[in-house]
Parts: sequence; structure tokens; C-alpha cells
Amino acid sequence: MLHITMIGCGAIGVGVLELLENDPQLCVDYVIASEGSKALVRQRLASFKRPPQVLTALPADARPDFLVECAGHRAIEEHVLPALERGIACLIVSVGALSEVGLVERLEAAAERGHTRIELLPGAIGGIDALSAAKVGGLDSVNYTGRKPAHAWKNTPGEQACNLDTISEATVIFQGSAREAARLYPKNANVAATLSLAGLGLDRTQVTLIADPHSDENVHHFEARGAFGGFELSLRGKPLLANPKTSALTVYSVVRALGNHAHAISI
Ligand SMILES: NC(=O)C1=CN([C@@H]2O[C@H](COP(=O)(O)OP(=O)(O)OC[C@H]3O[C@@H](n4cnc5c(N)ncnc54)[C@H](O)[C@@H]3O)[C@@H](O)[C@H]2O)C=CC1
Ligand SMILES: O=C([O-])CC(=O)C(=O)O
Repeated sequence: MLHITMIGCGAIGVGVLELLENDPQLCVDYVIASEGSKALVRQRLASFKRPPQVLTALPADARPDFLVECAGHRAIEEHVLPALERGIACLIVSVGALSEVGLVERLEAAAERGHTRIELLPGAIGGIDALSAAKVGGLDSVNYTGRKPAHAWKNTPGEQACNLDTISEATVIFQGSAREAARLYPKNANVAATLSLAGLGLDRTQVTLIADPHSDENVHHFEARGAFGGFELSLRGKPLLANPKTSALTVYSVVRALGNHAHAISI
């Protein structure tokens, strides 16, 4: 059985725990929550058959097989970097955080010192295997379009680009590089950052973001061209009820990654 520690227990974390509850090969022993959310997280986990212990930091003597981050940028600084130094393999969901200058290098250095590894999860997007394989032969272009319901862009610069409450048709709220998208839309930058890291990097990956008052899905579309030929992928993700900015596929992506480590055959 693999022993897991999970950082963050919001929309993704709870979804993952629900799906792992009856898995005999995976056990989440600890959930790391921020001090202010500990009580709420304990309440969320009260109905679980084998609720993990809720702590604010990994105990010094704990040695989980994997630490899974489902919390955000600050959690990478607070928990992932120290865990890597301790030799604990980490799975990261908040890939958008890696757009911060220098963070990729710091994660690599910490993993090297701890003789361990970091796995960036595909989360809400698919086709990352094909894109990163295509990169080996050389890529010419990667263009990504993210289309979400208008209300999913609340509290972002999308509010300055248009009136999200009254637009009557799909409206482009951003066009530019993945680096600029990550700077302006840090909470919606995970897919753009994942495509950039797998493909052409933050400066050469082109991003368009759209607020669509008629959509109830998070639609991720990208087109890649290079020596391998070309491909395009459109993924219409259902948002999670608990957080409409997050697609349900992200939860399944975490469960798949953990299952691949636990089971004899990985796919
Ligand atoms: N790779 C991808 O495709 C996707 C990645 N994400 C990312 O996953 C992360 C989690 O998403 P959701 O579960 O929807 O968010 P959420 O807001 O529902 O839950 C996040 C939880 O993490 C906790 N948290 C925040 N900082 C923490 C810290 N320093 N230590 C411990 N706990 C902390 C919060 O209290 C909250 O309970 C976000 O960073 C989001 O951007 C979300 C969707 C797709
Ligand atoms: O669809 C999702 O779950 C998240 C998303 O757009 C992003 O962070 O890039």
C-alpha cells in the first residue's frame, strides 16, 4: 500500500479523497491545511470512513511515499520545497505557480538534493504526452485557447476587459504569451503553464482567453505544429460544483497519477 500526504483540501482535495476512500492500495494518512482552515477541513472529512489526520505541517518523522499538492502557490513554497529536500517525491497540481521566475530551478535543485522526483500533473488538460513527445522532434507553434463561463472570470482582470454580468456573446478578454497570461491570470494559468512546460515555453506559447456567457463548461483547446506534423485537442471540462474555476478532470488526473504509482501496470 502507498502512503500519501495531501496538501490542501478544497474542491480538488475532497474530490480525490472521495475517490480514494475504498482503494486498498492507496491511503491518505495526512492532510496538510493552513492554520485558519484546519477546523473547516476536519468538518469536511468528518463523514469519511478512514479520515486522514489534519495537520498544519508534515511531522518530522513522517515518510510518505508521495506528497500531493492541491493547494496553490504558497503551498509549494511552504510544503513542497521542504518535502523534496527530505527526499519525498511530490506531485504538483498548481502547475501555474511554476511560471514564477526561478521556481522551476529551485524545485529541481531541492529534488536533486533530496535524490527524489517531482511530477507535474496534466490536471484539466490532455495530450501532454503527445505534446512533450512532439517537442523532442522540434515544435514550431503551440496556440492555446481557454474558454470559460463569464462568471468564472470574476475577480480577474477579465472584469476590466468587459462587463462579465452583461456580455451577451463570447468575448476575448486576453491575447498574448503564456508568460503574460500567467502574470495577469495566476489562478487560471495552470493549463497554459502546463502546455508551455511540455512544449515551447512561456514566451512562445500563444494564449487566448474567452469569457462565454452561454457556456457552462471550461473548454481548453490547443493546436501544435512541428516536425512530427500537427495535432489539435479540444477538451470540454465540467466545472466542479465546489469551485467553478476548476474542472472535474483535475480530480481524476490526481487519482490516475496515484493509481499509476500503486498498480502494476501504468497507463
Ligand atoms: N493543473 C490544473 O489543470 C489545475 C490546477 N488547479 C490548481 O489546484 C489548486 C487547488 O484548486 P482547488 O482545489 O480548486 O482550490 P480550492 O480553493 O477549492 O482549495 C484549495 C485549498 O488549499 C488550501 N490551501 C491554500 N494554501 C495552502 C497552504 N499554504 N497550505 C495548506 N493548505 C493551503 C486552501 O485553504 C483550500 O482549502 C489551485 O492552485 C488551482 O490553481 C486547479 C484546476 C486545474
Ligand atoms: O479548467 C481548469 O480546471 C483550470 C484552468 O482552466 C486553469 O487553471 O488553467
